[in-house]
Amino acid sequence: MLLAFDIGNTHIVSGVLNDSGEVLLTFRVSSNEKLTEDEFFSYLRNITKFNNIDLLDVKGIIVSSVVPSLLTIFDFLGRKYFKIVPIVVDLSLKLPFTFADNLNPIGFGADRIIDITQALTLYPDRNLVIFDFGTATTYEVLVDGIYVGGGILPGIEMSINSLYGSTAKLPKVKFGKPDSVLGKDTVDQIKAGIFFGYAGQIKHLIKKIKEEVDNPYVIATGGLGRVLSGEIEEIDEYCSDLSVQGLFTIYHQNKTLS
Ligand SMILES: Nc1ncnc2c1ncn2[C@@H]1O[C@H](COP(=O)(O)OP(=O)(O)OP(=O)(O)O)[C@@H](O)[C@H]1O
Ligand SMILES: CC(C)(CO)[C@@H](O)C(=O)NCCC(=O)O
Ligand SMILES: [K+]
Repeated sequence: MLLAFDIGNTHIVSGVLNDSGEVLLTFRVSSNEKLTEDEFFSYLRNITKFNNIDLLDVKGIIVSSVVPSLLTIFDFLGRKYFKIVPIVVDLSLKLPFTFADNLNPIGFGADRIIDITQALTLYPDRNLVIFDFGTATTYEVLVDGIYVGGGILPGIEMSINSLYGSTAKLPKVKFGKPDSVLGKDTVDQIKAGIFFGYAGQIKHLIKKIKEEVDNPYVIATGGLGRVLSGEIEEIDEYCSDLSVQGLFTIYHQNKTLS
């Protein structure tokens, strides 16, 4: 059994997978920079126990983080409670892709490495575009298995929060598909602007990518991406567990190195 942790700026997504890569359980904890390894272990123990998962079966741990301070906590957690030194996702690992020569991969996010790895594992023979709708929205573009570039834009929730946070009168709204682009009150109008505006941004990005890349397969992941993907016919597939499955793939390609 493998424990896989994807530490993002908003949530830590934990996955428990069996040896065939089946996802037995996922759960989400807020990315609180003050979290300790002991606090996290108590979440982990409670939630696995509730789901009848025996932590004594854990044989490996892999961690990816875009929050440096939280990475240390999971290293401590592995050593203290499991006597395992976790594999940490970074560009020094064995990965199924390389970067184009004109690209500077220094500082490239570990969450993006996972998305790319899993998308290529699922579709090794396709040119690929991967959108991840997390705290920030990112996209990655692969041509013949080579990373040729990508982009970063404000996330959906971040866009909603910036309206609310930068004005005196605008409320916080819940992301979702409104009935009409013609909002009838303030809340409706924010919903319409965010939903259709965000969908439009993504459609335009895909159009621009397709001007440069031959017949790519377009994948989306990330919580709020599901509703959005329904609106964007250019997105071929929504994969909810892309990151947890990607962590499994990377673990098995690198476990002998740890
Ligand atoms: N399974 C789910 N069903 C419904 N909504 C979800 C689900 N998972 C996540 N969400 C919603 O989508 C949002 C984005 O989730 P996601 O895990 O992709 O990114 P995040 O946690 O916001 O960002 P990061 O990965 O950068 O921490 C969450 O804040 C949550 O509101
Ligand atoms: C872009 C985010 C915030 C998306 O989670 C993360 O991947 C990150 O902090 N990346 C570092 C910069 C980069 O990926 O180029
Ligand atoms: K994410």
